[in-house]
Amino acid sequence: MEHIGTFGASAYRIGELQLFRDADEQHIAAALAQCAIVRLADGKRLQDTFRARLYIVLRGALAEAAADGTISKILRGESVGEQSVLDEATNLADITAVDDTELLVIEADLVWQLIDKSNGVARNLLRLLSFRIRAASALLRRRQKLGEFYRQLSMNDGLTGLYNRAWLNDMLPKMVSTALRAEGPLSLVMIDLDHFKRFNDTHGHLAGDAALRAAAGVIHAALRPSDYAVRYGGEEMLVILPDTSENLARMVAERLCQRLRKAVIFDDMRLPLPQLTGSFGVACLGADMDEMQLLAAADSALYRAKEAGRDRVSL
Ligand SMILES: Nc1nc2c(ncn2[C@@H]2O[C@H](COP(=O)(O)OP(=O)(O)OP(=O)(O)O)[C@@H](O)[C@H]2O)c(=O)[nH]1
Repeated sequence: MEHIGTFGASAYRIGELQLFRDADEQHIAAALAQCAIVRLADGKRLQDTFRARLYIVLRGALAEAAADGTISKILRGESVGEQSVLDEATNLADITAVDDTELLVIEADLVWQLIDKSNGVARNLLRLLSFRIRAASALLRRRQKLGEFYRQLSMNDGLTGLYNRAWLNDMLPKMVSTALRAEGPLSLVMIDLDHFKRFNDTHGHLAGDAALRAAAGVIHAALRPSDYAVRYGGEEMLVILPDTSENLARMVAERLCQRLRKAVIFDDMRLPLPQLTGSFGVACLGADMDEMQLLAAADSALYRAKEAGRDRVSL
């Protein structure tokens, strides 16, 4: 950063600087006369941002990269460093010239004197800070929404919208230990669509996808809000029924089985596709089981339902 003169000796005008707009120009020009003007070559970093100072861009532009990676551009007439001056904290942003840039440097003491003496400067500064707060809040809201979106994406299956395996791996062990601690029941229903390979082969993979989506919708719609539906594998789904005994879980599974059998599946709103059925295996958590054993028990029950002829529930 090269010192190239003072503001008083330069051709720059007060009126061009955002912070001093409509303020008492004569008084401010006198106060700024001895302030340094420095030159920062294109691509060079502003090195002394740890000092509480205000920089105003007289020529060129700066790019300010915040700690989280967001970059804002500071154009001619705009300033950077107001917040550091006000709270005397280090400016953690990484500031770089994006052109050959000239900056007016105003030390913190002088900024405070200008605020004390000029209502116009105080008003402009308040406006600037209010604008920055609004921009920061908007960014925060956008980020929260994006975070929520990615959180959903990481927990839900893209095709069916049901919870995915990653969610199951995280949640099932917790549910199992809660149930074991409370000595309460916890049941699983493992579901596998019947002859789904044939369905795909006959109607095509896209129709198969539509059928899977429809089946997931039927299952999901038939559950209580406290139950969970997971896409366990290709055409396999799993329903978790907290606080539900084996007998009750069997009744839930019977209801799901019936609803699936009666569901009408459209591919692209054309003719309805042939009906789909599923096989259902029910298992309830035993006192000496962990989540893997519970899943294995539901899987064995499902195998029995397939063996017994499909489109049915087995324990
Ligand atoms: N369209 C579609 N098909 C899938 C998807 N995931 C798995 N499948 C298909 O599901 C079929 C499963 O076939 P199998 O495991 O042989 O079982 P099945 O034909 O359903 O027979 P049973 O389970 O014994 O009644 C395979 O053809 C897979 O390609 C998917 O996301 N979309």
